[in-house]
Amino acid sequence: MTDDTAPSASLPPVVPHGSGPVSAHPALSVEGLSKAFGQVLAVDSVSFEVPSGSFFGLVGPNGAGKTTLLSMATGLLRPSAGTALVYGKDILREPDAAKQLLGVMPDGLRLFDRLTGPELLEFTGRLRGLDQGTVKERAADLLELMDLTAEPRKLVTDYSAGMKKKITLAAALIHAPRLLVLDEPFEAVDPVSAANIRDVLAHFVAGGGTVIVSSHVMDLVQRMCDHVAIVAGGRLVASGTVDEVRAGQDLESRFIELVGGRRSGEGLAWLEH
Ligand SMILES: Nc1ncnc2c1ncn2[C@@H]1O[C@H](COP(=O)(O)OP(=O)(O)OP(=O)(O)O)[C@@H](O)[C@H]1O
Repeated sequence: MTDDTAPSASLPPVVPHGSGPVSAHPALSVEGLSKAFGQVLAVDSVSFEVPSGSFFGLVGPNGAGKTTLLSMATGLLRPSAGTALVYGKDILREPDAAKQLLGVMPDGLRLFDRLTGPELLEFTGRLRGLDQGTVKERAADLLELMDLTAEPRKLVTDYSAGMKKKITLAAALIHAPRLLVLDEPFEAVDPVSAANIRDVLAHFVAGGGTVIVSSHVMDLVQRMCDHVAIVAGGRLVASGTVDEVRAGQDLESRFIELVGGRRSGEGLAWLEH
């Protein structure tokens, strides 16, 4: 991890639930995970482990199966085959225990968006079983951190795309989960908010939590993450520490080498003037 992702001293205490001795289990263990949509095999027998305490990047081209994989790993989508364990708890067989340890920011936001930001956080916190005082305190910290305090009466449905991203991340953090799974957390987020989010994630990992992010931004993954998995065409192409996977190259070059798909040539003749 580099200096620009180091935890900032002024962050609120969003530390993981149950942090303490490192768990004997990986934060996430997926085994033979597959998903077919009709004839399309979106995820094809993928197995990997996310070590407890790691900052893990999941990368792959458009349509590679990242969202499908993360949806199955977090219990949002039933796999065609395979298992996903969160700190040893099977997401399908022990969903309550697994989901208590899990905070998720899914792709394709499904929010209770007729609530204001503070109401949404309060609602989420109460659903997670937190008492009123704790919810209010954490909601205030999170709204401040995400720079969402200016319009407290605005409904989430009227938020911009980046604001929706940030309130969803705040909702995923409010119960101080131990594993945070974020699908494209920086998409549509302004640079200052992105830097704040990077800080809070680094702080979360430093406090004993584990973060999984999917992203298309290789430079960000290389700077921010210590482990990475590459998927393409529904299959796992590589996984390990960032240094192992990039094998002496920058991650973007290695990604293109492993995944392919670069078009040679001079472009579209009809676009020339
Ligand atoms: N509900 C669905 N029904 C049918 N096909 C689906 C469904 N969801 C995903 N797919 C297909 O599964 C494949 C993987 O999609 P997925 O959204 O998981 O990819 P991704 O890696 O997250 O892509 P992107 O980077 O573009 O977000 C694609 O071929 C997609 O069209």
